[in-house]
Amino acid sequence: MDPVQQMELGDRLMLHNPVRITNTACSGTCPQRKLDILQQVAGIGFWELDLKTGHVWLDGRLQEIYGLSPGENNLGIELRTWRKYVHPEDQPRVQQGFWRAAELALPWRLQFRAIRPDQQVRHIRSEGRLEPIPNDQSVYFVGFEEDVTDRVALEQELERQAQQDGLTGTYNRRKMDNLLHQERERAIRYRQQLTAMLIDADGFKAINDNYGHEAGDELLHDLVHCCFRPCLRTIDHLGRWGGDEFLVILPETSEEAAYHVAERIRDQVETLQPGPGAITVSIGISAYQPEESPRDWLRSADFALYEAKRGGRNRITRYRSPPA
Ligand SMILES: Nc1nc2c(ncn2[C@@H]2O[C@H](COP(=O)(O)OP(=O)(O)OP(=O)(O)O)[C@@H](O)[C@H]2O)c(=O)[nH]1
Repeated sequence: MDPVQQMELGDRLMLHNPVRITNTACSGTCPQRKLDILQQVAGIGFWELDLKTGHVWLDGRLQEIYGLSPGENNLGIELRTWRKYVHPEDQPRVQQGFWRAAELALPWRLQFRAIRPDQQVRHIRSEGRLEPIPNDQSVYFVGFEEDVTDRVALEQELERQAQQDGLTGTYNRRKMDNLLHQERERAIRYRQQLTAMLIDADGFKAINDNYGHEAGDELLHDLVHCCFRPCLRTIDHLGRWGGDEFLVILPETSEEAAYHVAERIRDQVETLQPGPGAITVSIGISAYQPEESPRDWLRSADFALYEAKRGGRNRITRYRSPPA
């Protein structure tokens, strides 16, 4: 665009723009207008808290984010009324963060969930700082807030995908590896029993060879959703360890209790009919032993699985350490 065209475009836009800026102290757009534009484009709203009276003011954008009707907060609300909008699980963190920032005159920076009057939960990023007003006895906390609900949802979805096996929807190997470490730490700390189970489909290669890879995929999916999941509690972790092998971590579970779960799974798999053939699974069980590393613990489960295969398949074997 040449300079003449640019000026013409500028003139045309000015004719359509009802806000004509005449402040001679400004070059082009005045600071207030720039601020308004910034606020609209970024979707942020401003708040102000009078620390002396405990009154909070939310601007129009924030009233919208909090689901208040327009003008509802024009006169300000009590700090404790605002707190009612904060999700109960986030309240201790918000309260602690707030008093810390106020007492130590630190910048306030926090993300929390707000529950709107219509019960919608919004994720809010809030930032602010103390702002003494000259010639005024009050001290204000002033800041802005942004509705980051969509961003949080996207991050959660990406995280879910990063830890999931695409075919079966179970956790992937990396996530299970983390869980092995986490659950081991927890079991040690709270002196709880913990058991791992490796489940491997028997003769799965033949299923692929005879009925095709797609049928094999479908079978893996059905094993998970029709046989494994229904036999597990919500606190158990199920993941695809590789190929046709699955790992289950059973927190707060003895070897004996895990054996019963394995029996239910094995029975359930026998009822599944993939095409004209039948499928079975072999299962190796290993109870976590104090001082054992996650690697050794899993190696024991793998050894038990190997024994189950060697013993003729379609069976469950518990790990027994070799006599010293
Ligand atoms: N359809 C399908 N097949 C897979 C997938 N991942 C691995 N496999 C196949 O699973 C089969 C596993 O074969 P093996 O390890 O020999 O095990 P098996 O035939 O079940 O034999 P046993 O375990 O000894 O009873 C291989 O043919 C792999 O190609 C997958 O995502 N989809």
